[in-house]
Amino acid sequence: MIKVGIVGGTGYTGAELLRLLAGHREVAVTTLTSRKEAGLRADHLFPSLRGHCDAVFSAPDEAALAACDAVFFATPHGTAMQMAPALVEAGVKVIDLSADFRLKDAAEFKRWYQLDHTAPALLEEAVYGLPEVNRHAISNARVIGNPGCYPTAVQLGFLPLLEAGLIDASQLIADCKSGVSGAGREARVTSLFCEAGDNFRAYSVPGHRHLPEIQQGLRVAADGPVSLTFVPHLTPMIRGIHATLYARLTQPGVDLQALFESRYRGEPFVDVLPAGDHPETRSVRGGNQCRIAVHLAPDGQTVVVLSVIDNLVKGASGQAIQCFNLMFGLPETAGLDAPGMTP
Ligand SMILES: NC(=O)C1=CN([C@@H]2O[C@H](COP(=O)(O)OP(=O)(O)OC[C@H]3O[C@@H](n4cnc5c(N)ncnc54)[C@H](OP(=O)(O)O)[C@@H]3O)[C@@H](O)[C@H]2O)C=CC1
Ligand SMILES: CC(=O)N[C@@H](CCC(=O)OP(=O)(O)O)C(=O)O
Repeated sequence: MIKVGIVGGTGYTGAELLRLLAGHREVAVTTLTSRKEAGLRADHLFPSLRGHCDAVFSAPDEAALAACDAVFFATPHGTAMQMAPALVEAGVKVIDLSADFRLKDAAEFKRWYQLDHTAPALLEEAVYGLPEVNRHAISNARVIGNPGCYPTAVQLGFLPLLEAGLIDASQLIADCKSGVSGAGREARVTSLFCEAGDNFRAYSVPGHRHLPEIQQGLRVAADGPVSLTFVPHLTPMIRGIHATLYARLTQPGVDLQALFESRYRGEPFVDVLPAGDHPETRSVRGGNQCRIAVHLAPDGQTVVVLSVIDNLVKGASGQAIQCFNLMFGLPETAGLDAPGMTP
């Protein structure tokens, strides 16, 4: 069995790691941390785990984590970069669900996260954990910067068009909606039922911290500069991201459906829907799929891509396990076989 540690086991992505890893035959969760709930059984806090998980929360302890084969950080940004260097030194593979190892430029990290990066060497070494782009590098990595939720949905939607050089990369638009679990389990006013329920609003229009991360990935796909307008919205659902992406075609007569089907043929977790279809967030709820549809607007020039994921699965914990599987030479789908839920 592969010994796994999870730092931040009481949060939504930590709980989702526990749920998914309970169905992973090669894994034993040997260390599960919480500063606030040390001593409590995980299935007491999350009764859905009863009968599937014996883990007990303990305070973060470097020695216990260093005895693991892999450690997932399901913590706010700023934690993994402090603890990861010693773990990597001890031979532990690190998969960070926070933003600490996503942005390659430490100055850009400081600008968007207001923190000096404390592990710049590891940041340079870290691999961005989007398997549909970096599969080979992920397999050989010691540290993974697991992508953010919006960046996963947006990049997977734009990639085929940018890689093929078919759209104007200077005029990209991503109009995105997220469920409230995207904000985490920590109490905050905007996540309250009476604030988020029966309500719909945009936020962070002047600049969301996922903008530089998305642009970093899209620049690689386009092999040149890109300019993106990214507007996130909060919707009154618990899980799910719906990204509606707009771009101008630079040449006529492109078979968009064939392009997307060909780009994602063989990808276990990207499902290109039949022409004319519209993906629903509900169809990926609890599953690791990104479900995509591509349309041409009536003007014949504007491509509209619809991309949906579960923010806690393909947008976080599922993708992290997909990377883990690659890093340990396991089937990429291990522990991730379940389809989304209906309804
Ligand atoms: N929610 C989502 O949809 C997504 C989240 N992410 C990212 O994943 C990370 C986790 O998110 P999420 O699960 O939503 O967050 P939560 O707020 O739900 O959980 C955070 C967890 O981290 C622990 N924690 C907080 N501070 C520290 C610390 N200094 N040292 C050790 N543990 C700490 C908390 O437990 P305790 O305080 O008891 O120690 C808790 O278990 C974040 O970086 C988030 O941005 C990425 C993609 C999607
Ligand atoms: C609905 C909501 O609040 N979503 C969060 C996204 C959280 C996330 O994915 O955080 P990181 O990728 O930065 O780790 C937000 O907009 O901040």
